[in-house]
Amino acid sequence: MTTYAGVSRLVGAGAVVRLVFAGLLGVATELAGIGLVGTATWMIVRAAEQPPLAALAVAIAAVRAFALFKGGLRYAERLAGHDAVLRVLADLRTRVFAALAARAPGDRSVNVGDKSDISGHGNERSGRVDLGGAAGRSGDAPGRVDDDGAAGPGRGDGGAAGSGGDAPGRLDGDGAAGPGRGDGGAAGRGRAGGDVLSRVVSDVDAVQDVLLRGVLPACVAAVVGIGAVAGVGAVEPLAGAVLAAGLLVAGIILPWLGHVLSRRGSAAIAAARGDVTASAVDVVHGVAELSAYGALPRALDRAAERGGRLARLEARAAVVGAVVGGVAALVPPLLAVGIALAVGGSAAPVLALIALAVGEVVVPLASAAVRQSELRGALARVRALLALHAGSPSRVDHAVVVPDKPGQKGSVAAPQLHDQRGRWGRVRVRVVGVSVRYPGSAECVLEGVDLDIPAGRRVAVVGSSGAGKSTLLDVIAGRVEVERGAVEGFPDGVERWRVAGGVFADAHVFHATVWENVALWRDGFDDDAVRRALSDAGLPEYGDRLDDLVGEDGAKLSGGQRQRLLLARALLDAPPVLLLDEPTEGLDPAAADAVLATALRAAGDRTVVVVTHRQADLARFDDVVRVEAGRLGRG
Ligand SMILES: Nc1ncnc2c1ncn2[C@@H]1O[C@H](COP(=O)(O)OP(=O)(O)OP(=O)(O)O)[C@@H](O)[C@H]1O
Repeated sequence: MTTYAGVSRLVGAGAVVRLVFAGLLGVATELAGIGLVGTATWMIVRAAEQPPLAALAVAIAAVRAFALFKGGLRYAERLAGHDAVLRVLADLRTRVFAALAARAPGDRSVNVGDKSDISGHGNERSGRVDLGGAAGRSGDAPGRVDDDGAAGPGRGDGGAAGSGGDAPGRLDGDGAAGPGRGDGGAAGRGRAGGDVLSRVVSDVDAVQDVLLRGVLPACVAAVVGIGAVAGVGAVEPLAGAVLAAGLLVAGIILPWLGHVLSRRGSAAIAAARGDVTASAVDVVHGVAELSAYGALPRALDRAAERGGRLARLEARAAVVGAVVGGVAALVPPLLAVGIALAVGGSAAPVLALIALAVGEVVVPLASAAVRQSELRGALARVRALLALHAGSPSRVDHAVVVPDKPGQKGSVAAPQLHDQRGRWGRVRVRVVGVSVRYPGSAECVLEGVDLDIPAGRRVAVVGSSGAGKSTLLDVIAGRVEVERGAVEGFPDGVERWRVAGGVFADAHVFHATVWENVALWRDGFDDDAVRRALSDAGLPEYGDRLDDLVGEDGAKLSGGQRQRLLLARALLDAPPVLLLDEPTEGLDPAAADAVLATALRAAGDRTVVVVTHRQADLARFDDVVRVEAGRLGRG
């Protein structure tokens, strides 16, 4: 099978010798077991004829010997098998580590956690490796399916989507392609990679499973089966033929059936597992950000939906495994009965029980084949990763890295904000006698702060580092608990995040696409809205790169691009009180001027509070507030 052909490329010559040795021990173990069953059965049958004890002496000794050998050989086989496989794993881990180390972090064009760069097996030609399971960029073209994948339309529902380079909706390796953006298993455009490290680790560990539960048992079963058919056939040709037929069903047809039935499901499971991990990472890393934008319930729903989908797929796969394994388990007893009926005389029980014992060697292959389908994708990804390192063509089809071109002065279209959250009208914010003390801190970070910000006013907050500026924004947004005082002016019965929000100091960039990072899975935004927000934030060049993955916490973006992406998120649906913590951080002065001007223009008549360290910004504000040592003064 291709799985086993694939694994040979991961195993060195030394390991092959050890594996063959383990396999031979396995064959010897099974033969000892079959010998034990055959001899014991013969002895029982013969004993029924009440022969002299001497006639059974050899058989008695043989039974003892087979029993002892079987136990000892089983132990030696496990030892040799695990030793060989663990050595393979150790070597593989070193090679995978070397492959990863050769790429990261210097090579920003290849990111192991990123489907856009790295896609799956069958794609080594282009040097792409998919470590995530699902691939397929949203697009309108129907997806292409490689041999073990499932594809759906570019846009639709169900399935998992990713981001590919050259073929929309395309599926590589063990991925399932579905919609670019939809309400099924996939989350919007492209997908995050989830916890890539854990996937690399589990992909490499899959080799252990393939060798110990797939390759070795299959080889042992083949040798034992052929040997048993030859041996039984030599004694009784009809029994040999029945045994051969039974072994064909249990050892080849049912495993093949299990593989075929589970192949599609395995691909979907791998994709769904990647989705679940991605959701977990998103929610854990981005909980503050999701809460600030009211996107947490959606993100949790999405995670739950993905979890449910994975559970359903796994349940289905378990049913396939159980049915195939159950049918296979019927083969040995049926074989025994068949041989007993086909063969007469005293040889019948011996041959029947030998067939039973041989059948037991083959039975596990059917369930193993179901599991091997899942592992196949993992092997493909490891192989492709190693191929990259080995100097195979490593052209990156879909690098997100772009030069930082922050200067968009004058090129930005007239700003125009969505007004979904602006329906509460203009808001006057009054911070009244607020003191904040962080848990475990002796000192208050803000002490008796009063600040009145009339509706539509633009206020700059300045002060030295650590003075409490970000904390002041958090107070207004309701993100920190105040020890004393209150923040007034917000409409009753409305969550604070709907009225006051923006870019905070701890803003998180999700390992997702540009589109997802701006829209944050909120409803009601189309591509044009996202493009407008990007443009307002000084990032218009990303308007036609909405599907680009930005890397872990925006690793593929420059500091300035990252900040503007966060600004775009805030501007997409700006609340009546727009809070921006150093929105132009990381930009050169000219670009910072342009971005701030555009953002303020985009804010319209909203109340705006901006934390800044830039003296040059201050002229753009109605008021300047200075925070020093937790107290407020005029700037
Ligand atoms: N979550 C927290 N827990 C404990 N202490 C915190 C926390 N967040 C901030 N602080 C402390 O509160 C003080 C004010 O932090 P804050 O981030 O508000 O300052 P800042 O003026 O925005 O600084 P900067 O200009 O460097 O961003 C600092 O001493 C900081 O260490």
